[in-house]
Formats: sequence, structure tokens, C-alpha cells
Amino acid sequence: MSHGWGYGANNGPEKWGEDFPVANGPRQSPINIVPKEAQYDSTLKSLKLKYDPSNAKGILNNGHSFQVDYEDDANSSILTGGPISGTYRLKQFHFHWGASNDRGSEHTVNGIKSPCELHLVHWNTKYPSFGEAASQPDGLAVVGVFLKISAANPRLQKVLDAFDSIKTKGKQTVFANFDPKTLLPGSLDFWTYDGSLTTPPLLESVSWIVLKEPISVSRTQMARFRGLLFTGEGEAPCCMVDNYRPPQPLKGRQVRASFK
Ligand SMILES: NS(=O)(=O)c1ccc2oc(=S)[nH]c2c1
Ligand SMILES: [Zn+2]
Repeated sequence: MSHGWGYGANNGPEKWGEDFPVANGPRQSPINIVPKEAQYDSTLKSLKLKYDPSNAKGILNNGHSFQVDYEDDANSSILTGGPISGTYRLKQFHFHWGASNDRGSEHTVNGIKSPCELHLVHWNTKYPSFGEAASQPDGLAVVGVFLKISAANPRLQKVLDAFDSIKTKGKQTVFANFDPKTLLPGSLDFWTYDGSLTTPPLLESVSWIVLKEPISVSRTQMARFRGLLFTGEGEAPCCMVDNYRPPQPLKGRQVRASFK
């Protein structure tokens, strides 16, 4: 790819391997989850998420998605338990979604796509920073949450209301006092497997924790996601949609379930 990676015909997931050969590696993400083939593991601990809303810093359109960034210089917003050992700090959360409600998620379940998927990104505090952790096999833990079309989700409102300020690539604005725990479903039952970042550099450093229970989003709310742009101010506008990588080969990996 002579130009930067993206989700278009010339720079999309099928082309990423040209600049990022790990795209064809042994532990790439996302994957299709087949619940009947996931092994229940009674040794998996329950997920513990402790977030301090005051750690929220800002919301940014990075040209691939939008993300809400968190202060991560202390153990105030952390993930423990589940399949991981030690303490992982929240760095950011972001979403992936489709141009229509029949697609958009990265992980699939029995081949079924959801219209949107939330990722909460955490890094292992045994390493000095996110950047360092991202290059280690046990460096990151990402909690994935499916969004399904239903009633409007009031918990998304604050995020949606920021979109007018970050419509184009590179725009950011202050985003304060937000507890991402409010975006989680009632059950923290999960599937887990060893994988990678789902965008370049596709580093194979992620312990994936995909929640079984989705959260709701309405058709109208999804339409607002699709009002964001991949492009910068003054460029020919290109709607930010279909910013998802399709499922990758399992290559012998085991998917474990925290529930029967
Ligand atoms: N989509 S994702 O796998 O959660 C993810 C999380 C963090 C990332 O940082 C870079 S750089 N690319 C990333 C992809
Ligand atoms: Zn993601």
C-alpha cells in the first residue's frame, strides 16, 4: 500500500498484509466464535472492571474510528480477573460499525455479524507503557461488546452528542467524567482467546475477552455513527462506515468460555 491503511478497496483489510506481514500470522483477530466449540473453563475468574469516570480525557476522530481516551498514569481505571494475570489499565475505548445494520462487528458468533462492536482497550502494567505492552504477547486485553438493534441506548447519548465536534479526521474535543462501565451489559459472561489488534500494526499481543450479552443501540443512533467521516476537513467527504476487519483463520486456537 503506497498510501495509509484504511477500509477501502485499495487500502483495506485484504491489502494490509503488504505493509504488515503479521496480518497472516498465527493469532490474528477478529475471529468467528462458535459457542458449541468453545470450552467451558471453570478456572477462569470473573471479570473485574474498576473505572474512575474522572480519568476520561477526550474524544478523537482518528480517521479509522473515534476513540475516548483515558488517563492511564495510575491504577485508577483497571481490568483484573477473567483470563488475565495482574493489572491492566484502560487506555481508550472505540467502536467498529457497518454501513447498514446487517454488518459492522469484527467478531461474529456462528457467522452472524452485529451492526456494531465496542472495544475497551487495556494494557498490562508489568510493562512501562501502552506502546511497550502492545509489542508483548501478554501486553493487551481488549473487552469486546456487541451492539444489537433495539431500543435507543441512553448510555450512548454522551458519546453521540460529541460527534458534531469530531466529524472529520483529526478533530478532537474534551470528554470528561464518563464511566465506560455504563456501556457494559448486565452479564459479564465471556469468551476468551489469544489474538491481535484488529487494525494495523495487527500486533499479536491481545487477550480477547468478548462478552456474550450485547448492549442495545437504535437504528437512529446507528445512523449518527455513520455521520462521522473518514476524511479530514476540506477533503471530499467519505462516510465512516464498514470500519471492521472480517474474521481471520483460527489456526488451531482454543476459544474458552467463562460460562456453561
Ligand atoms: N481494534 S483493537 O484491536 O481493539 C485495537 C486496539 C488498540 C489499538 O492500537 C492500535 S495502534 N491499533 C489498535 C487496535
Ligand atoms: Zn477495535
